Amino acid sequence: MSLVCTNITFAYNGTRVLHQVSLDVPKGSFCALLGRNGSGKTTLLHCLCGILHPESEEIMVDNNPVHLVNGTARAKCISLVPQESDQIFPFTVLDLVLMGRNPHLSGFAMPGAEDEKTAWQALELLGAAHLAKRRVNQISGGERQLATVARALAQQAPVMLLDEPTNHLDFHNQYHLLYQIRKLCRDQNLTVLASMHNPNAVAAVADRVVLLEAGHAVAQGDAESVLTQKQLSRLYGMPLVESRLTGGQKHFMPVMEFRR
Ligand SMILES: Nc1ncnc2c1ncn2[C@@H]1O[C@H](COP(=O)(O)OP(=O)(O)OP(=O)(O)O)[C@@H](O)[C@H]1O
Repeated sequence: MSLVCTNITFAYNGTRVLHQVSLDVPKGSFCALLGRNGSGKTTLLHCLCGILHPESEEIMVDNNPVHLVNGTARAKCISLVPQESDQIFPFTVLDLVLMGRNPHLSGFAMPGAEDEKTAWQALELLGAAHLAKRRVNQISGGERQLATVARALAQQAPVMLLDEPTNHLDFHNQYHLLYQIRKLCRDQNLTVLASMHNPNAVAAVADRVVLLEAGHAVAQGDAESVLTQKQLSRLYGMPLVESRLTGGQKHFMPVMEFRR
């Protein structure tokens, strides 16, 4: 399902941090959201999934107005991987991932065998099944990140929002996670909007890119045309060089003199 939002405006205590942000993520595409610290990426993702309530908004998932619904109905359409783990109780990893199934359970029903199967599949996809019986307060930051992503996968919403999903992950797991998510876009039409900080990882996986500058969406479109030396140098306020790797993928490096 596609994700389209129009004119999202949001203020914290009267200070506007999002200014009429509109974006369009086609069904089955991986869209990266890039911007400097404090540019409004998390705020935008929280507006889209209903944690925050903008002054004005129109959010459509496959032409359905999800800004008019909250709670379970919204969670069936949109999942979120938060920037930091939001879990403070010592659940097992499997219990945490099973929480992703809550929107699909009626009343006080407990997860059943099918829910367990879905949770295990999510963990296996991320190479994290070995963590299932461990407690979330007794595993590493990266392991907890994998569990949090698995919970969102188990939610099986057609649109997934990820807030810096590679936080805490080692080099292998960063790319394994991103490639698995991109594969879900291709194979299962998952629609993804992910805030990311590394333009080279974005170049490796994203179909589309949105650049956010001080709460304004200043550029968006297909990754090839938006990810350019000129745009990124302006966004990050530093000189960059752009090159191509053997496979044709773009690669960016800062031009900086570091003191040794
Ligand atoms: N709870 C809050 N109350 C007041 N201001 C906030 C709050 N949360 C964020 N802000 C401010 O809103 C702006 C956008 O913050 P946001 O967290 O959305 O940025 P971000 O792009 O996700 O940043 P980062 O890359 O550092 O995670 C910033 O100026 C930030 O200081």
